Amino acid sequence: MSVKEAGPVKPIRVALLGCGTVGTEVVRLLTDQAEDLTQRIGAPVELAGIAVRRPNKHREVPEHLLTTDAAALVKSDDVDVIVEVIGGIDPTRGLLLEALRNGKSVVTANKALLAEHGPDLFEAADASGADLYFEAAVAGAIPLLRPLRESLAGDRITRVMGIVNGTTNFILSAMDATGAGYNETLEEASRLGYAEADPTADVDGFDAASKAAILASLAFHTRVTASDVYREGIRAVSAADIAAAKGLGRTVKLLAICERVTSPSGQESVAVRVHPAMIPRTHPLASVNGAFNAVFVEADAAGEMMFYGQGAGGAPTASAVVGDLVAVARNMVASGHGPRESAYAALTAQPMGNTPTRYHISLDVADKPGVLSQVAAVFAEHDVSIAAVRQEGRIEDASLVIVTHAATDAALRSTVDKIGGLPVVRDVVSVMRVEGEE
Ligand SMILES: NC(=O)C1=CN([C@@H]2O[C@H](COP(=O)(O)OP(=O)(O)OC[C@H]3O[C@@H](n4cnc5c(N)ncnc54)[C@H](O)[C@@H]3O)[C@@H](O)[C@H]2O)C=CC1
Ligand SMILES: N[C@@H](CC=O)C(=O)O
Ligand code: NA
Repeated sequence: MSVKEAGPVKPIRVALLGCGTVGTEVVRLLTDQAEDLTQRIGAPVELAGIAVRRPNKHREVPEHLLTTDAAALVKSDDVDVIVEVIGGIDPTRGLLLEALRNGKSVVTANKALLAEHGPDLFEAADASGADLYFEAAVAGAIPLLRPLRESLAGDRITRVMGIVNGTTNFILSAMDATGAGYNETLEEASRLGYAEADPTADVDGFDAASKAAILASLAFHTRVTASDVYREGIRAVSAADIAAAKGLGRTVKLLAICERVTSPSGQESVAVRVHPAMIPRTHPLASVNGAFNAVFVEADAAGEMMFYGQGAGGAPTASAVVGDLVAVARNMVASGHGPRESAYAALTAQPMGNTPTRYHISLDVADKPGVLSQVAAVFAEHDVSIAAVRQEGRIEDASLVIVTHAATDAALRSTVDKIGGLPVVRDVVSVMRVEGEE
């Protein structure tokens, strides 16, 4: 029996906060799919209002719903659910806390807010019994947070590693394909509309770090915030780094890596980091190009899984937002609740210096006897073991390419610093971490 045949059902009233790239597409999906959504939920979903900053801007949305007063929508008795697609910390933090404290469920795509203030939002939701859903906040359309939060809740996740920023992946893919430098490729990304007017959050790794914090929190049942995440962006990645990677059958990707680590004494902690890394061209993440995202998850019982798809863009992100809205609405119809925060494990965050990593180091050195042994001595002094060395002589100098075994990141950095100061080393051409191989 259809919902219509069953008689009138109380509609779910939704306030949309923000109507930019994602918000406009949320309105379109809610309008185009209204009939289907009603059937899937068991009640109609109605827009009660749309909060915008500039009401006079042209948008393909019902004008009579527009308001500049987001706070009034959040307070309104006529609103059941808040969908937030404004972004940033202010005023969203205050608006969402107020909504949750008053028992209104929230759907948000706001990774920056969740990574900074997730615990406050979860506490407010738990106290009032409201739902908090945020699938769009990491890897856009790709169903990733729900699998971590629900499907894999019976397993023990050990590692999450992936490409979670479309803008930087577009830039690195283009540098790899054309051999062009970072600055000219960023200009191309801006011209094509991938990079934002201020690309800082993307290219300096803040966006990926927020996503890594959210992924680690869910995977390891622990509160991980943006400040726990080690972060390096891609500004320093040079054409020489890309060429060095190619020469070794590798490519460079900005990776978000969340790991469960166990100390020799058996103490568990989490290590969460975002940085560029060389991965083998045969690795599945190496073929993720352009603005696409992909995330590898490893769990004890399930083994390895990869999630792949569109991590950005209005329509793909709106798909995840509306999917969450359906979940919230279904919970309301069934008088149930979505999953609460799960942070019982309370693992500590391991500093980057203690995290085991591997480095690729490419040096221009004087082509004379004894150079290799001087360089090797510095590695030995820092207890860093060398996995592979390649030396190519030239007329006046030579290039030396070294790939290490795993050592603590602090030991590797000290090694590189000391090697850079050796008189026989003319230039440290490229230093990059290596991932995705044993
Ligand atoms: N665009 C994308 O590909 C993705 C975006 N997200 C997240 O979705 C959220 C929205 O992103 P976009 O739509 O791309 O941003 P946008 O900048 O296109 O849209 C945000 C809108 O909110 C409006 N706004 C700002 N302050 C406001 C206020 N006080 N009241 C009402 N409206 C206000 C702005 O005028 C703008 O139109 C952000 O949290 C973003 O991180 C998540 C995944 C992908
Ligand atoms: N700027 C982000 C948008 C999605 O989160 C990206 O480039 O991935
Ligand atoms: Na997602």
